[in-house]
Amino acid sequence: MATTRNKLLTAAIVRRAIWDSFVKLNPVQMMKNPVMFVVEIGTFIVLLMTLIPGYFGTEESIGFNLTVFLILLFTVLFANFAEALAEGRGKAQADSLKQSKKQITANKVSGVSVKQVPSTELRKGDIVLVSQGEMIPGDGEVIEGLASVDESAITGESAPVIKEAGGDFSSVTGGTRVVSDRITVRITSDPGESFIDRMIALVEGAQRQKTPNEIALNTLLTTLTLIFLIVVVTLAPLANYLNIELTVPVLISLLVCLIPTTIGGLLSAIGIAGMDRVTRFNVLAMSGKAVEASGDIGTMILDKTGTITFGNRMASEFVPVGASSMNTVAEWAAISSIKDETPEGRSVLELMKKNGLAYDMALATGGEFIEFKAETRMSGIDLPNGRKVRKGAVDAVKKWVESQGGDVPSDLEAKGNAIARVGGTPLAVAVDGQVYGLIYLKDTVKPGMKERFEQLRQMGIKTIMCTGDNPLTAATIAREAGVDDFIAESKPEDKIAVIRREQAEGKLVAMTGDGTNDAPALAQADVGLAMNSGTVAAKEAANMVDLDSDPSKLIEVVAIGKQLLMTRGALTTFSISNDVAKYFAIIPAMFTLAIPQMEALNVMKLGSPLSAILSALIFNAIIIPLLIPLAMKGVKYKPMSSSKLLQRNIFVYGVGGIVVPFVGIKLIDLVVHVWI
Ligand SMILES: Nc1ncnc2c1ncn2[C@@H]1O[C@H](COP(=O)(O)OP(=O)(O)OP(=O)(O)O)[C@@H](O)[C@H]1O
Ligand SMILES: [K+]
Ligand SMILES: [Mg+2]
Repeated sequence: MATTRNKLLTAAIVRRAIWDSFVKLNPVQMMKNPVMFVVEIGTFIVLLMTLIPGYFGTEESIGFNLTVFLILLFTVLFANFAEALAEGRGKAQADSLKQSKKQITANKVSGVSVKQVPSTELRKGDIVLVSQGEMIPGDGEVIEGLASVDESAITGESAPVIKEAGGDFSSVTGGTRVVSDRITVRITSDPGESFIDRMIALVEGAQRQKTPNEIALNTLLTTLTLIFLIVVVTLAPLANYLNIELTVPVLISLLVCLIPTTIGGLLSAIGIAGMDRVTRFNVLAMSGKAVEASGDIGTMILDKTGTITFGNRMASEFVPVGASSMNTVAEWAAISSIKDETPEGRSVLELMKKNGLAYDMALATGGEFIEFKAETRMSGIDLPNGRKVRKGAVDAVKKWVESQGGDVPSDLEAKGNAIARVGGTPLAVAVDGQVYGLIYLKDTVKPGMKERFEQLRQMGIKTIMCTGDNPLTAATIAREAGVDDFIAESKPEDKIAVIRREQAEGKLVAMTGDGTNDAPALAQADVGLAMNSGTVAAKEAANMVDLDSDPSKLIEVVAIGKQLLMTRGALTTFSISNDVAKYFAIIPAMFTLAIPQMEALNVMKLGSPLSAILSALIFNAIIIPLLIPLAMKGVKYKPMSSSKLLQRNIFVYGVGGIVVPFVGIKLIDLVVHVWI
């Protein structure tokens, strides 16, 4: 994947697309696109009239008919080419992904022994050992150990990432390689359902379904086609009655010029290219619907730690309260963290080491570890001697101490607030009924956040930071980062509540997350972007996965979604106004053909009626490949409100759609007129 990702188009992709343009002529496939299917039927009729003129037409117009046939054929081929080209990159990616899906041998743990089995025999729940240099045989979760893993096969990123048991960095992907140490992995997917399998199906477009927006637009285009078909069919007897002879190829030309072939030919390419743009950004969208929804997002929910801040929240200071000393706080902080595998917990022990502080490890032997939970916002240990040690959010610890009948030192709040006011996270340390002091966890806001949130505001998107942290820290970080709103001390279910509240106001909501805690909210959001580094639960609940695990990428995903919607809107506007313009070239020409006195209608001063028809038809065909780059790259997007954007685009593409064909048809006519 890494090799093909950077190149937009290769000669191989173009060659394959040309071949596929012919394969796609198969009527069974064409039927999915009613506008182009009508063109294909027209092409076939004109072909019959050219091949068997004695039966279907007249000998004299054979040259004209042949020309019409060729232009129509190319119209269909161009539309097929647009779609094939858009699919091409995904197919190339799928090929290189399939190569990384080689059969490998896994070290499966069964009871006390380890057996070598082919990776294809692994099932959900199996336990495998993976050592340095070995390929991870399937998707899973690290249940023991820590290793650095080269994930370039799926992410294209060569720097190894750390995977470890417990916490939010435990998921591993089959086909990636352990570069150091050894891990024990519990397999989480059955054969054929792995992440790489899903990724192949996605980029290949095998599962591509039309989005609700696409279906609606398709219905509109089909209706327009049907209306014009009725108009043209009723035109024939009318003309006959008036003694105007209109041949079938002329009527078919008229029909093809009037129906929305431009957007009909480019519609699916626009959708595929939008998904591809997201993939190129290293984000896997599980559906086109997810990409589209991101273009209409009204509210974005972000968490603080790790999204807005760097998230490697490190203990940087021990602060005693009441009559306690720095050493006492430090010691209890360390004991509460002995088995705390979170980055925060480990950073406490690191700070001890750095400051040369000692603690009695033996005290904890045989104790019962109390794991950190977002619900309790505390972690700690129940010692064998009956003492309970806790650290956690100040208000949580305060409540806990009070419930033990203890007292809270009067300076706890002020000292905690001082840490929070500068954006730090204070953790209170307590044993039974006594609070000893605080741990100052430091974190920093990522650079450039303010500018990015400003951009979002210009797009009309409201940002809400949801954090488990206290209101003061939250307010400081929110101000520093420039988010619109924040919710502090939020538990996982609060995130769902916020999402539901915004959705009830009719807004589409996006959120990022990586933890198992985030999974329900990721599922509830219209756009849920999970981090690839995150847990399996989060990735399964989300409808997008960021392979680079950069939560702030949600901002770019929104821009890509908007670009997709805008491109579709712009090209639809362009296509329909285009067809109106063609009307002016082709209708006068048709009537002049029968009644030469009607030459006055020839406002465009085209060479002859026949050259006018052919020129309009040629323009109608070549506008499709000319617009392929725009369909694939998307129209330029500058952050501004949706209504302003809509006005601007209607103007540019609506007026452009009328002017361009006049100029184009006139120029083509200058050439065509010479030939006939
Ligand atoms: N290992 C830990 N032990 C004890 N308390 C902790 C630990 N980690 C975090 N806390 C406390 O629990 C609170 C909630 O943590 P949680 O991870 O739910 O949210 P957060 O990381 O602060 O915010 P965000 O939702 O933005 O990531 C933290 O603000 C902190 O006070
Ligand atoms: K058309
Ligand atoms: Mg967190």
